[in-house]
Amino acid sequence: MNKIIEISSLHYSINNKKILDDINISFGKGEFIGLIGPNGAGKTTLLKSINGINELDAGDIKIAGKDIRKMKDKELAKEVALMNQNTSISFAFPCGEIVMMGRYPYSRTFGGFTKEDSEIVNKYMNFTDTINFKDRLITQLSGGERQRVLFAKVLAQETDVILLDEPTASLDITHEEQIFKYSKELSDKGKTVIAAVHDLRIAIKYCSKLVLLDKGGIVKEGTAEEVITEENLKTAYGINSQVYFNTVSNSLDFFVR
Ligand SMILES: Nc1ncnc2c1ncn2[C@@H]1O[C@H](COP(=O)(O)OP(=O)(O)OP(=O)(O)O)[C@@H](O)[C@H]1O
Repeated sequence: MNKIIEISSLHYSINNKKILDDINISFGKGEFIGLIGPNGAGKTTLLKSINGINELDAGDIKIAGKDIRKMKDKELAKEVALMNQNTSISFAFPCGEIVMMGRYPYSRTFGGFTKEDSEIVNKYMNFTDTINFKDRLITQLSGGERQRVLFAKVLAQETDVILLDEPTASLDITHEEQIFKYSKELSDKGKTVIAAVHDLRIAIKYCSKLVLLDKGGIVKEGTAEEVITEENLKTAYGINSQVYFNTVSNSLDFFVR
């Protein structure tokens, strides 16, 4: 595996409460990883840590062999983009400007943005079906429309690592499938996508690898078959389930008893 993210002995706490506890994991180029686990498991915290937002208690995170603490903000932002879970935006910017913010790591101090930046913004706004919102204020969009604009912003950052925190939480089924399908296409082209996902079926369908977190630790990482087991679902979610092969969807499936 050609590793792009290496996390070793990561510990992170807030007010002496352990939030991430001794995380050791690597992610390869071209993987589409689904981070799963119950509320409060540490999915968002892990994504923020990879994006350099959290100051770690111990351990380190390397992206393409470089310790993220030694990277300048713009340098890290050319490698990693994060789409936040929180879509409640209070600043009233036009959507085109929001997506252009994804080009910030490439801007020059006095030069601002180029024609190429504008073309990239249009490309991803067309793709996410948000081009018609370009001049509208983001505060005037629905939750799902906003989420698509924020996805366009992350894509416009054109990084090798893309972190998505519950990217489809407010999306209708068409746009949900579109975001996962496109994320898979990006990973097929060599990008590494890590998405925190609650919908286990969509994670099973699209992700090449799953990481099950619980109480700040990794319960299991591997293929859907390795991770989605009755025992693991009981450990992490406390549910009694039956895992089976669904011959209609042609994939692993489960139901809660
Ligand atoms: N600023 C904070 N102050 C105190 N505790 C926090 C803070 N941010 C997160 N936590 C705690 O850290 C733990 C992990 O939170 P995190 O948001 O990473 O979980 P998650 O797996 O993303 O959950 P969800 O599925 O509900 O989004 C939770 O117990 C949460 O309450």
